[in-house]
Amino acid sequence: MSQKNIIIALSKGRIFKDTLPLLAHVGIHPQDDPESTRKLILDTNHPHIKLLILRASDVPTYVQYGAADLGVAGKDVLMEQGGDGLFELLDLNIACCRLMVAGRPGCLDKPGRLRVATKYTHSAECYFAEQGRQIELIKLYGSMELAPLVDLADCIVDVVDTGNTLRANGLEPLLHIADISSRLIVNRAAQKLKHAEISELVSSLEQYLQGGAR
Ligand SMILES: Nc1ncnc2c1ncn2[C@@H]1O[C@H](COP(=O)(O)OP(=O)(O)OP(=O)(O)O)[C@@H](O)[C@H]1O
Ligand SMILES: O=P(O)(O)OC[C@H]1O[C@H](OP(=O)(O)OP(=O)(O)O)[C@H](O)[C@@H]1O
Repeated sequence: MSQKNIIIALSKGRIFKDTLPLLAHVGIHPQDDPESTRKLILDTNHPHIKLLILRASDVPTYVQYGAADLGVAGKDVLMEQGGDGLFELLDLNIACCRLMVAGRPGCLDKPGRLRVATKYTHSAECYFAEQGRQIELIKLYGSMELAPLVDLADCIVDVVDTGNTLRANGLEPLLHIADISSRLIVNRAAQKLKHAEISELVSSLEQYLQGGAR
């Protein structure tokens, strides 16, 4: 790998955990674990490659503004934020889940405006507009499953994986909006100026993903 600096933005938790084997395959090993350090810039075994540890929803912003060259972001986050000036280089097939409408059985049958609680307000608005259904949006930042239980909303839009969180709260997945996985994203400037380094990284990751080595 050549020596131009490469900065990769990603979030701690499931995305970091699932990205580690991919990075290891291309010979990148972080020097710290974000779960045990307060550092937000992690060194790797390559002096010219650093990792930025961010909130998942901030990853596209850092890449968009060029503060990071590459990023790993959920498709849910990219759909929500529009991703202007960003390119999806690879579907990493990690942190897989579905963006869904969920609620108590029958909650969608009520006439008139549906009250929809979600952090995915843009995606929810687009989805219900396509369905021709009028909604009132209630913006939340987490624990969406609580909203129907205390009559704050009729239903929610959130990501669902096992369905355990919905089940534990007496809710059901009702409508499928999109399949979600994490994507490797790049900005236009990095794509141009660091083309050789990024292409090398992408083809190595591609080989790994196609080989189904995980
Ligand atoms: N239960 C899940 N199973 C699998 N993938 C998930 C699950 N929940 C979220 N994801 C995916 O992983 C990404 C990161 O999720 P994570 O929980 O780390 O951040 P977050 O809490 O959603 O974001 P933020 O901290 O910015 O609010 C999401 O954007 C989504 O693509
Ligand atoms: O279908 P399941 O497997 O139960 O997963 C779905 C849950 O996962 C996500 O929350 P997460 O665990 O990321 O918590 P957070 O939103 O508070 O970060 C999402 O917001 C759901 O609550």
